[in-house]
Amino acid sequence: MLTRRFCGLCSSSASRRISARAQITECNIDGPLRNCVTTANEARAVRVRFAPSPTGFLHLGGLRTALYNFLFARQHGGTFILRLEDTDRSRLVPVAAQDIQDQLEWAGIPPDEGGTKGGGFGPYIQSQRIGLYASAAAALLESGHAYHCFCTNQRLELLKKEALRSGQTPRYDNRCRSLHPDQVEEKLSSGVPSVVRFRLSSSSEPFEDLVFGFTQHAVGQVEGDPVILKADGFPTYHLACVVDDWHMQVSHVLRGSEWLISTCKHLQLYRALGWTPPTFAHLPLLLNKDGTKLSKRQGDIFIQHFRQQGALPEALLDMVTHCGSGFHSNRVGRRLQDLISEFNVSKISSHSALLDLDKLPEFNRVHLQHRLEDEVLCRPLVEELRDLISQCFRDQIEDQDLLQKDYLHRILQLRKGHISSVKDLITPVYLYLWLRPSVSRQQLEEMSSESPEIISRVIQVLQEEEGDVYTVEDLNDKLKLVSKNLKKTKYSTLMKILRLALSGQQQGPGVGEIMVMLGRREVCCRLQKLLNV
Ligand SMILES: Nc1ncnc2c1ncn2[C@@H]1O[C@H](COP(=O)(O)OP(=O)(O)OP(=O)(O)O)[C@@H](O)[C@H]1O
Repeated sequence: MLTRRFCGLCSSSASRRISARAQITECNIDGPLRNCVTTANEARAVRVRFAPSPTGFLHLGGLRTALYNFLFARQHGGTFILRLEDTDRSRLVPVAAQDIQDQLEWAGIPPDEGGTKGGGFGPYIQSQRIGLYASAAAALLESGHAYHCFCTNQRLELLKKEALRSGQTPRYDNRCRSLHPDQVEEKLSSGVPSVVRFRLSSSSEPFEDLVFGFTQHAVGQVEGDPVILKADGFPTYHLACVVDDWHMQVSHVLRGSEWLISTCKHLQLYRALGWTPPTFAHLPLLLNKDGTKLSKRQGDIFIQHFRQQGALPEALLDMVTHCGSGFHSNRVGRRLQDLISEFNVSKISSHSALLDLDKLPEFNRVHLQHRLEDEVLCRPLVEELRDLISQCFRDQIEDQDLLQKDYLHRILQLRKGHISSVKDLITPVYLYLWLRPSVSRQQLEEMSSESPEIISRVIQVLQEEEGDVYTVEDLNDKLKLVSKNLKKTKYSTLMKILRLALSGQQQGPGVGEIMVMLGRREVCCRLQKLLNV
């Protein structure tokens, strides 16, 4: 078995010859061009494509495959293409094409070519490229590599049933291969419906996959000849992807590993058409916890679903790469730039990975913190919070100052590292930040008869210290001093009284933090109200 692996940029036979002459048994696949024996001139321009079918919305599995293509293109100064494979007309979902483009934009990995971007190799939608597939099929018919098949669905069903009954894998028996040209002509001219099938060779077509290494599969020995052009004139995936990858000058095909076996078929097509194939890298799949492949039939893994829930794009990208491979090390908090610089095709393992969605809040928390620490990125979060608060509590807010940017900014800064999403701040535990709690004086007196005195003293301390910096440490020191002068109330009880008075809750952030978040004026106002009732 051949174990030598190439970086994928020197996989042409010319550069392999150079490798052999230089007695290099393995090129350094740890890095981009500079580490490879291939010189810049010999290397092909890197062109990769993400080619989803618009039969459903973009999901996390598709996003990861798109991301790996994007990272590979960015690392090698290449082009990232989006091509929509809409040849399965029966499964088309009308808004899916738009959704795929929107979600890639939102995730920060928009295509350089394709979709609304356009480019010099378009159209980038397969249904608009029918002529190219028809001429490729015609060329294959002409050279004898393909043939018309007139078998009815009924016959194919029967073949399938018989195979299953005898415990065999169903396969087409290649019957129409042996039709005489006159018979073919006669059927075609009398309008008998037909498809075009590719004549599989019984030999295997070995290739070096950048992830799976040396691969070969004598597909012709186990499968019947595949349909390449359907009766409606649309191509099947096999023909369409080969034709498009060649016409679009795709240098590297990075796609899900479910296509690994089909690649042997595709290589036979390349050979029959006289075209040089691209380099292949089959990517491990993202799996659900039950081991099934993430699929468009599951609504809860769509990107738009996470987006609506408040997920940050960088958190999703970080998470889908974290539960996979392709990096020297795994750490939470990688941003797109880090992913680009740390990505390494040779580190992609061939094992599929389980997606653990329970980890998303943690990824989001870390990336939200990054954004909050950046002045520019923090601004829209303040706006988002203001909109949320206005929508949820507009009529109930007693103090409109709570909608001021300074206040919202302070809350976000003090809660960063604790919240996973801005939306967390409108959950009941943070209600006190926007609405004054309804706490009675009696509730406080049940905790300590000294409650009124405590509240007066705290108000006094806060008013005396008008000019001081209002920090958690400072406040804690002052509250300790207040407690020292009390006869019946311990420091811990004093804190409980203040927590209840200010937030209406028995648990939550530290009392000092609550006071800093609310601000001196609001704290005094809430405490004063309790003395007045
Ligand atoms: N779970 C997954 N993990 C990694 N890559 C995936 C996953 N699902 C799809 N892909 C890859 O994303 C690309 C686009 O996939 P496609 O649009 O065909 O979605 P799909 O989910 O495979 O579709 P369906 O399951 O509906 O046939 C392909 O290269 C495919 O291999």
